Amino acid sequence: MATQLHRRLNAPAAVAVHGLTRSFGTRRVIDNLDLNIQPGEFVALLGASGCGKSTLLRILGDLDPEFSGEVTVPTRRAIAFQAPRLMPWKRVWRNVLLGLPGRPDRARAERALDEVGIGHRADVWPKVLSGGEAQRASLARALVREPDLLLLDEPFAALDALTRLKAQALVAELWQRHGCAVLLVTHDVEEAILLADRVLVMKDGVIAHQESIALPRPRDVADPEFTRIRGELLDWLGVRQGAAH
Ligand SMILES: Nc1ncnc2c1ncn2[C@@H]1O[C@H](COP(=O)(O)OP(=O)(O)OP(=O)(O)O)[C@@H](O)[C@H]1O
Repeated sequence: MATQLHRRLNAPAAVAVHGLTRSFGTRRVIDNLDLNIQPGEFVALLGASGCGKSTLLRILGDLDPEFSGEVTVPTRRAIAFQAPRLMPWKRVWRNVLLGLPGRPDRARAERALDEVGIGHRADVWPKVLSGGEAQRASLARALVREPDLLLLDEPFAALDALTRLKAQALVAELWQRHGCAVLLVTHDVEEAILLADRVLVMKDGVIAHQESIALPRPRDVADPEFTRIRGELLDWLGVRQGAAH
């Protein structure tokens, strides 16, 4: 079993990972991985299914202590998953405050809900929310913590195409307003290029490739440079049809 060698939490608003290894049984899912994320940087993480993306995110989010290596993350961090994970027995505004210490501050929850466009849903039960609204509530729950690092594990994967585009635009806007660093796990190469400053490709337990995206925002999928980067990333993912390596 892997052991935790170092963990420093009171870091500046940046991520520094060095020599990270995580095994399940005899399989090393993460194998001596290094990663740095600057304060305020938006990083997207791509990789084949099962390559260890969520495992990495869970370690950064403090949900998995069974690793070896050095992991430095900002103290203020928040995580949102593909499933919104709202508690059905708590009204939406109380879900937003879930886990925060002190007396429930309804005004604080409402501000976060307003920010993601569902302030009018503060008093309802989670079950009446649409999929897009539930995902927004989940984002509000992350934002209310005013994180320096926002970890997003395929937050748009379950949404229909139109709702997904709106949610992507919302995340871009929130990121620009809050200035937190973001690590977004996604399967969608276009989504990664649209949103991120830097796109990482995870393979064989490490960051095998990275692309810095210098295109101005908002980005245009028809831009030739966008197309070039997409081709490059698809090559690394081994999924471009007819492409020679
Ligand atoms: N708690 C666990 N116990 C045993 N094996 C695990 C555990 N968590 C993850 N794994 C294994 O580790 C590997 C990486 O899983 P992980 O969920 O990190 O992949 P992923 O890249 O996020 O995949 P996907 O893109 O399909 O979500 C998988 O083979 C998975 O089965």
